Amino acid sequence: MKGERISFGDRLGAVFAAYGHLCVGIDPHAALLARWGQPDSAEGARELGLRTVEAAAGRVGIVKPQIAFFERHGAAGYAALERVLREARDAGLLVIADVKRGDIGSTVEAYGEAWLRPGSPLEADAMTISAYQGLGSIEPVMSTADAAGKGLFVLAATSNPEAAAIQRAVLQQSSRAGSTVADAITHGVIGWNHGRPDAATRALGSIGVVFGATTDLALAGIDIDGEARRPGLPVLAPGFGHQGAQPRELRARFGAFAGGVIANESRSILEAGPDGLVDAIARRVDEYGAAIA
Ligand SMILES: O=c1ccn([C@@H]2O[C@H](COP(=O)(O)O)[C@@H](O)[C@H]2O)c(=O)[nH]1
Repeated sequence: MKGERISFGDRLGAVFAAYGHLCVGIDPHAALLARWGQPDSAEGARELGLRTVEAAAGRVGIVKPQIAFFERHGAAGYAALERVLREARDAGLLVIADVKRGDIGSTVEAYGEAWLRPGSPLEADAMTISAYQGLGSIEPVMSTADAAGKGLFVLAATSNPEAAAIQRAVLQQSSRAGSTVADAITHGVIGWNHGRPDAATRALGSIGVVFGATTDLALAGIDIDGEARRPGLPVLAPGFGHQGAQPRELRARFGAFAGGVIANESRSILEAGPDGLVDAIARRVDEYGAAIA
């Protein structure tokens, strides 16, 4: 239909079909910049970002810049990031801005404008977001993101071990009393995707969650053996590679959610340096292809 936007979920599905489930993280750590022969500066971060985009384009479908590693260089870091985001999107990559924002609703809307508004200097295809102030606080952004063909990934069961104490805590009140925080967030997102008027026609929703690949999802209260419902849930899964999870474990770790998993690796790929990057990416693409087949 004229003027109709393709949903983020549909775009993600197309990327999975064309390139598989690997997402290359763009995390210009100081140690990696040294390894790449780049200065620990905004220029170095930009060069690492641009070379990674070049190597990723046509080989994988998704990149995830970690905004903290650009932000630490101040305004120049943001200028470098704008360039990397633009080049990545121009190269046809789906870009997930790992910003982990969250606040009261009216402020969250401003974050949505910064990272997801078409034409914004920092425009990405999706962003990570925190629901610590309540899922209701991010609902306005869910709607504007979906309407603009953009996506969100809500932190649910993250890969860092310290998260367990909060994310596995059991709710005392609310419609999901007795559920863990991680499960309540996950079901809130699933429910939101199901509530879209065109939900039945979508293979994947536009709002997803973050599940760490190193996380025991059962201990986090999440049932990975449940029946997969339409639309499927996009799952951003960091924790593969450097943090220890292996591609061959993907199905066992994510069960019924496996079809929606975006497997992120940052350091384990970037460590190959500029000369080894293409080979490192190609090797991982094969490994995830075999894991998901
Ligand atoms: O639960 C989470 C959420 C986000 N991350 C981010 O993903 C990458 C992981 O980097 P690796 O080098 O592959 O370990 C990084 O940007 C994190 O901030 C996460 O690790 N866990």
